[in-house]
Amino acid sequence: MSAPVKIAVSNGTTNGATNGNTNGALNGATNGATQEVNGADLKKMKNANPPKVYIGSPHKEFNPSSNDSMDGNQFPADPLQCRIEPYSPYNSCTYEIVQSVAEFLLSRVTIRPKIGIICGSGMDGTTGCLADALTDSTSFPYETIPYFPTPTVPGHMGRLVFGYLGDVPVMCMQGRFHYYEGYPLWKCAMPVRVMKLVGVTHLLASNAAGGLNNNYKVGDIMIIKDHINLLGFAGNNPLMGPNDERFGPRFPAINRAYDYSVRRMAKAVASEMNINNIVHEGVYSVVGGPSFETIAEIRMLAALGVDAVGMSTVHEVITARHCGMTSFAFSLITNKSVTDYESYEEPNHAEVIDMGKHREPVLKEFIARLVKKIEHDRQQSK
Ligand SMILES: O=P(O)(O)O[C@@H]1C[C@H](O)[C@@H](CO)O1
Ligand code: HPA
Repeated sequence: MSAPVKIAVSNGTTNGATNGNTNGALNGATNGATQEVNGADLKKMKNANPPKVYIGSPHKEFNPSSNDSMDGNQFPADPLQCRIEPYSPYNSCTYEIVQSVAEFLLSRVTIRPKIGIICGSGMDGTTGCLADALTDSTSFPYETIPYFPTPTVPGHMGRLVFGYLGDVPVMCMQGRFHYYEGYPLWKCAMPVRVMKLVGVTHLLASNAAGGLNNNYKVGDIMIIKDHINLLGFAGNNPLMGPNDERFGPRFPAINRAYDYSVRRMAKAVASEMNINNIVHEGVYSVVGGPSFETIAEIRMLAALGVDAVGMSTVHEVITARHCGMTSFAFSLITNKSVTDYESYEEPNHAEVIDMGKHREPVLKEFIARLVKKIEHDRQQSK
């Protein structure tokens, strides 16, 4: 690994790009900062060239070299120069940095979403994915966003899309960050804090998962009602390190992580769509990955009451709850967890992606209807 290089980043002063939609969080000047960037990583990120696909209509892709910012907040011309030191186990992404990223985005889109969506493996791919359904959309490839991590997993597109799902404004992460990619959990979850400071109040996350519950079939949907944070048991949590109270308290409660009323709405959506037979509610457990689980591990998880196992979401939901966002998540059961020593079956990423693509139309409708209900509920409770 090459030695980290220090890059001085002067963010200058912001100039009113934000509005009252941001819980009053985005109203100050941002500080200059010196960040450490790993040279080898930078090179890799520069070489990453995400495939261009058509999304929504009309659609605009942010181009950092063009002059299309509305306020011109002061970042170096090359967004890759704004990266956070990659491997610190403790959060080195300050409130001010998150604030400056939110301002960067808000000054380049007119849309003010209250709902943020994270697409899981296979659900954020190249065609027919949820982001495709967004209209009046603007996308930001992750490597064009200052301080953003960049994804390394096949099946994860790697861009942030703002647009309308039906007539509801949303922002959508097409591709997420996993611990096994080498990112600390706080960094995997950093985009959730960006959503918060953009003004998002509701997080809706999806993931691909292995099914342990014998009643689940491949292709089923599991509304997550609770999680077992195995990484947390091992002393790893996205909130480790110094706590900034502007995000939330040192010791946040997490027992109501998966909002009861949104779960009820999701079940109502399943009834409307006549898919109750494939929709369940259960407990998700996160493992570190990238290796899938052994049979003994799966048996242990089943004994603990786990219905589905995956490698994401929990760090995002903890981060969202910490900063007061309402959160909801569901798993697409992409494979059955193997529990039998005689079995020749092996889970693999290709089947995970294929099942995500296969279920895309149903999931798209499920999410669109749920988003509409959340927005309606939000308007009613104003
Ligand atoms: O991002 P998610 O949790 O949907 O992705 C799952 C976990 C691994 O990234 C991958 C394994 O196939 O799918
Ligand atoms: N285990 C862990 N993560 C997963 C699985 C699995 O079986 N399937 C999809 N993501």
